[in-house]
Amino acid sequence: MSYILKVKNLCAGYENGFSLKDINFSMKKSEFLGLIGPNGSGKSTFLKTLIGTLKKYSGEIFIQDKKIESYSRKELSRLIAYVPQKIENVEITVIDYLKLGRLPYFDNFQFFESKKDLDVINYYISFFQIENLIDKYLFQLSGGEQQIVSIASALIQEPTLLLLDEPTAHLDINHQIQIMDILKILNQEKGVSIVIVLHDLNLAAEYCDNLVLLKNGHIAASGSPEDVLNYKTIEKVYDMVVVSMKNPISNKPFVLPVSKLLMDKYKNE
Ligand SMILES: Nc1ncnc2c1ncn2[C@@H]1O[C@H](COP(=O)(O)OP(=O)(O)OP(=O)(O)O)[C@@H](O)[C@H]1O
Repeated sequence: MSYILKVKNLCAGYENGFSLKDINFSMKKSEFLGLIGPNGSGKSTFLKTLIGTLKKYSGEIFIQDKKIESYSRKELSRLIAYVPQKIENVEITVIDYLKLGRLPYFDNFQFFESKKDLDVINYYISFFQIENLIDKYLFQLSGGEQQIVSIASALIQEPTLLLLDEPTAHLDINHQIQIMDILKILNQEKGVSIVIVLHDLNLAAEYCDNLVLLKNGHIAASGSPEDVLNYKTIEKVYDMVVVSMKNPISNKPFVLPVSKLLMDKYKNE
């Protein structure tokens, strides 16, 4: 079996605070994996540990069967691209931000993009139809436009493993589906492996091959969307009442939250 990512007994977190505890799972090459769980359950912490922003306390992370520590920074940045929840440096133009995606491919003493670099950048500018945005500063974009630019920049990096932290959070439903479809196409046609943090359980069910459900830094459940998104598991982890059904078009599970007020009304009747 060929794995892109394997995590063994991983513990990581913040001094005197939250910690991921004994995380174990593996992900096959070209898998589309969803990371779900309540607020504060450790999803972003896990991604930050993978990209090295956070040092792990213990355990092991393997990327393509090699320990993560055995890769150089440059090798890792060619392998893994990360789309954060928010872009931090917004005082940069879109085109300059996109060009940063090619830095992992620069040779020593290379100062300008090669023809290949420019071709890749232009390919994704036209792919995402963002020609009208490239001369704007990031702070001049809407939240949704920033998210699209951030995803384009990650793809310009041509990663083998793409990590995304809630990439659809600021998007309307049409753009949500557009972005998820693009990720699915990249996954299926180019074999890019994807780990995506999603709060929308129904998007996760539609697009992900497998899900890892976190609660308080532990894995509460993992497996196919059908295995994970049953009402018993979701009610226990999210501490609420839900209805779980099947989408009549895709046959995937979908989860409907039930209002606590409504439940109280039924109880009192
Ligand atoms: N820099 C930090 N220093 C200390 N604690 C932090 C830091 N960042 C996050 N935490 C804490 O770690 C826990 C997990 O946070 P994390 O951001 O990983 O959760 P999450 O599952 O991504 O949440 P959300 O769905 O709300 O984005 C939270 O309790 C949070 O307060």
